[in-house]
Amino acid sequence: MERVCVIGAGSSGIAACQVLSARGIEYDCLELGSEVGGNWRYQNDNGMSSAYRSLHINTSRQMMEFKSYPMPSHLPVYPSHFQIAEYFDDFVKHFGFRDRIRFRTEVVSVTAAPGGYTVTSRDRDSGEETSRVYRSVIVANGHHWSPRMPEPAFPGSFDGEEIHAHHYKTPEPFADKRVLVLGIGNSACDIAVETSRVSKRTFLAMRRGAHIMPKYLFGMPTDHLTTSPLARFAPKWLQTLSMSMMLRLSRGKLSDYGLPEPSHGVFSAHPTVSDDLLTRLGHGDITVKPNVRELDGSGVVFEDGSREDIDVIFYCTGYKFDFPFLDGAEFPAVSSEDNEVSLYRRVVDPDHPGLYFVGLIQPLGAIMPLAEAQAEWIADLESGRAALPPVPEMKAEITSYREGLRRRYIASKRHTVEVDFLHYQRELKAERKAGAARV
Ligand SMILES: NC(=O)C1=CN([C@@H]2O[C@H](COP(=O)(O)OP(=O)(O)OC[C@H]3O[C@@H](n4cnc5c(N)ncnc54)[C@H](OP(=O)(O)O)[C@@H]3O)[C@@H](O)[C@H]2O)C=CC1
Repeated sequence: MERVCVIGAGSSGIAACQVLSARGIEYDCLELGSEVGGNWRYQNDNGMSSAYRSLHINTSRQMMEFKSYPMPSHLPVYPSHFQIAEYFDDFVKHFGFRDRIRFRTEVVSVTAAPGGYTVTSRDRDSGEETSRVYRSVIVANGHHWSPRMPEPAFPGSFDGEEIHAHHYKTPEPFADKRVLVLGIGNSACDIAVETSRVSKRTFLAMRRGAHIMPKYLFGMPTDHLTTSPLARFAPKWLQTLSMSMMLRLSRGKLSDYGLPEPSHGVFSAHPTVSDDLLTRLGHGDITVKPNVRELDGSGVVFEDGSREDIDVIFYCTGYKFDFPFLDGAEFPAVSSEDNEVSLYRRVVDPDHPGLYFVGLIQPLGAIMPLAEAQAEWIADLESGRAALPPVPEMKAEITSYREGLRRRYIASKRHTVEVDFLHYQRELKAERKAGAARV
């Protein structure tokens, strides 16, 4: 019973496997699909990838690469999902732990057991169930795969097709259709841009405005600016002011493109990154609408009272955090319907020693190197190099993190696990140091 179980072999799961391997900690990794890569494996046969055919990451290669294995320099600054999946394959091959991953294995339950956790899994091919007790469990099953539809549902009924962004793959099936895309996150912008090239009309409806960030500013990948020395040392208000000014200088006012001006600051919402949206709006190929008021048979009525005939609605309304193998009553820390999470430093469930979550964060930046840093801390804890603070202290940290979120971000189910890339890296480093001093 000295092993750790890693659930999922997506980007966070393989980051954890690599660190455990390097630190000599025995583990098994269980993966539902036939390949590594999770969300970044297009048409992943685990059914959990939300990648569409044209997807490119919206953080730069230098921001997303694992620190232990830089991305090859021949890759573009913003690689495609094909290139990212290949990079993950190479990562696993390079560190030689593919044989530690049990593919096509579904975790059906994790329950507390004396000294650890019983993990029950099912072989997808034989249907055979196996239970094994592990000392610790690292959950890395991703948080962008379980579709969240509008809540409450819009009144009325709709005769056309309703599709969540998770299921969108290519624009061709929507040629000559009247398409409505709902939301103003990254999925909504990408899907509206794509469908607008083939559709009869594309409408983009949103309940609030968003700051649209370009992929490049002044010839530099935008996230190189957000990790620049200014971002490292300047207070948040100064970063906000300078980014707002740079956006204003480079692309003018959003209302000039027909978008609502956001009423929140530029770092008060998860960034929406799109180079194409403003151009498509300028071409008149996307029409902006306010939120949906009601579904109306062959069309939709919007909050401004206008009505449009619509054939297809894309709900780009985000994702639910979903751990189908954890019973909500036993693990309330991650079982809120509203994506609220109660984890010490976004990783540790204070009430369940040895239960960790990797990659359950939404950075201004990329998850991968942060998942790697989280795994290093977990490895410290597992190898006895570091210890956790007392439970009340962990709970106080969770409360203060939540208060910080409430102060900074607009209230939305998409803003419950936000972290600043640099700040969170520093936080984990400090925690590892403090943890070592507690031993
Ligand atoms: N190229 C890339 O790297 C891509 C990355 N992503 C990432 O995937 C994650 C998920 O993105 P995405 O799928 O866009 O989801 P998000 O959760 O980021 O965005 C959801 C959008 O839907 C809106 N919304 C939710 N409920 C309603 C409702 N009832 N009525 C109207 N609007 C509603 C939200 O508004 P509100 O803010 O008001 O809640 C928000 O605009 C993000 O981390 C994103 O960055 C996604 C696509 C591409």
